Amino acid sequence: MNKFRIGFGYDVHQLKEGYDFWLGGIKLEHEKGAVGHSDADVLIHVICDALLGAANLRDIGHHFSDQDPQFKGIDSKILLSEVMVLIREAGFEVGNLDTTICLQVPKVNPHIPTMKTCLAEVMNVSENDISIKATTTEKLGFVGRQEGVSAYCTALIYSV
Ligand SMILES: Nc1ccn([C@@H]2O[C@H](COP(=O)(O)O)[C@@H](O)[C@H]2O)c(=O)n1
Ligand SMILES: C[C@@]1(CO)OP(=O)(O)OP(=O)(O)OC[C@H]1O
Repeated sequence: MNKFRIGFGYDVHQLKEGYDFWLGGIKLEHEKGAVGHSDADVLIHVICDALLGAANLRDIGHHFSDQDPQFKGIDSKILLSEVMVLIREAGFEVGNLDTTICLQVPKVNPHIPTMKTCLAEVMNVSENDISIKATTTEKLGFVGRQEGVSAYCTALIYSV
């Protein structure tokens, strides 16, 4: 019988002028970008954390330390593909992901189909198993002040 496990991920990155804005594996055109040790793709980071959590394999920073120069500026799609190797080595396959991006501006809805295509390819799963949603925080808090972007992810994995 398949064993089902769930995981959850949460992450925040600061938004600043002069940085690229990578989100869901694609680069958005915006006056601000996300700050991090890697390319700071908050959506990919929460997907990694939810998958690792589901498999009880610690978190993204445990595997790819933000103190390690080899990960400076790294494309988070590479980290996600390595997380998929860990998940599959542990004997699991992805059931589905449900994510929420918290971002005041810009609107991400027009980009969601492209993000899903990109992430499905990196993870080698069906686009139908990746849900991406977005919300503003109605101008409240650090997201509302456009100082940062956060994201949440729940993941279902099953033993194969
Ligand atoms: N960065 C964002 C934020 C929201 N959306 C979409 O707009 C809808 C309304 O936003 P609320 O904060 O009022 O819930 C939301 O449901 C998303 O569909 C977006 O595309 N990009
Ligand atoms: C992605 C990693 C890579 O060093 O760095 P950051 O881009 O700083 O991202 P964060 O989610 O703060 O930490 C996790 C790290 O693994």
